[in-house]
Amino acid sequence: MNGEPSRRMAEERDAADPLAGLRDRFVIAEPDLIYLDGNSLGRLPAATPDHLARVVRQEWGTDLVRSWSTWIDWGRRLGDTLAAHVLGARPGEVVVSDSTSVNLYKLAAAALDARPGRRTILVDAEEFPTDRYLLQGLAEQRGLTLRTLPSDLDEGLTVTDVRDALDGDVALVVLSAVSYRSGSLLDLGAVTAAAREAGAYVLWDLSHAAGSVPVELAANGVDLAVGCTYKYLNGGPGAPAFLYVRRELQGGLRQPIQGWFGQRDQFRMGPRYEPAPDVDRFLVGTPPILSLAALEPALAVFAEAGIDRLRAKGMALGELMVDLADAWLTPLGFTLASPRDPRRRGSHVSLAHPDALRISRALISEAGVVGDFRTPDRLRLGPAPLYTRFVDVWDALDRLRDLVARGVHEQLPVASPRVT
Ligand SMILES: Cc1ncc(COP(=O)(O)O)c(C=O)c1O
Ligand SMILES: Nc1c(O)cccc1C(=O)C[C@H](N)C(=O)O
Repeated sequence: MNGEPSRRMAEERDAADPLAGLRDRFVIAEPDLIYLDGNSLGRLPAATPDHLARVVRQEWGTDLVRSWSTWIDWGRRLGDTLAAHVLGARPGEVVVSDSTSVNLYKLAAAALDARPGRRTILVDAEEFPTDRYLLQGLAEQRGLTLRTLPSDLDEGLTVTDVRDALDGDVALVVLSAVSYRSGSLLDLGAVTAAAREAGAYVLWDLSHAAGSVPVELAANGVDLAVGCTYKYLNGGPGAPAFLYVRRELQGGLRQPIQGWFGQRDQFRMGPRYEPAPDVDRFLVGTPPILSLAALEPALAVFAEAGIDRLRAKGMALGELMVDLADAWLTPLGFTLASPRDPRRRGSHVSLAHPDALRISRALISEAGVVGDFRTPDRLRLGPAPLYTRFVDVWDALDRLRDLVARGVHEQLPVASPRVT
């Protein structure tokens, strides 16, 4: 853009923003705090406390065990909501259960079993740790090879990188649609098609994509996916994750954890495990009902917001951030550590700086701006489009430049990374 964006311009963008009213649906407990970590833990929806209180008092407190008649398939109902308004999947293809880590294990193991002659798993070398660790374990248990795809820390993988790594021995490829560190975005349709042509499954981790970019699982022919609900989906800390299995594959995949919630005719309590015919076979045991309850008001807002509008706003917020970083932060030693093209980025932006760890801490404690640090030297800023204003981005970068220009972070001790 020509010239640096003024605060006035940011105010005008907010005034014209069709999603601006949705900010009121969230608890903004500290109005002066600028929260740019919705990609790690989303804000609390204003409707959640009362909804939870009702479920606790009425459904648990009064109705007691009778409530299981509605609780029992809550994960399916929430899955259908996600499918319709967030993931672009068909009814009966998504279910909410367990954690992302556990769901990844279940679907990876199921996919490997379905490709018995093949001995290689591919994963992005820069993939989120839990994915890499789980695949290391699966490869060791089964005597398979885990091959890591070297990827650029800032730009992420390209479709060509993945295509070039595929061969007749690859059973499974595990990739994030949006990378947790750089925010780089992969083309789900193109990668899935390339892998299918090579006879491999792709299992997508949608943790940083769900609720921020349209993933259109049906239109993109995606086979398998998992993802968190506590980030852009605002389900709360430790909220249960989702898993997606394309309808046509469900009957042919067996997951490794044979619990009674995955059993056909669960309450007949038969002698042997027989998997449910549909997506229920990927469930395991009793769901955390209070955590599922928190997801209901959190997901309701997505039907109203529309994922395409969220994507458009997420791109615009990111572009404003990059423009301001170019103008103000480059002279202070920062470099952009995300793809520059907004179409190749999710909703967060990473900036590299040799002192990023101390800067991220000082930014929180001294400037009231919450982002986070990621190794090796990244300041990660995630303006979640549901509740972040353009002026928040402007003010956050203004506070950041002021803090670094004054060397405030240099007063902090040098320490090792820990949770934000
Ligand atoms: C890409 C990705 N996968 C998985 C997880 C976490 O999985 P879990 O909720 O099982 O800890 C995260 C964030 O914590 C993540 O960013
Ligand atoms: N899940 C988290 C947790 O249990 C503690 C601290 C942070 C998280 C996160 O979600 C981190 C996040 N997935 C990331 O992209 O780094």
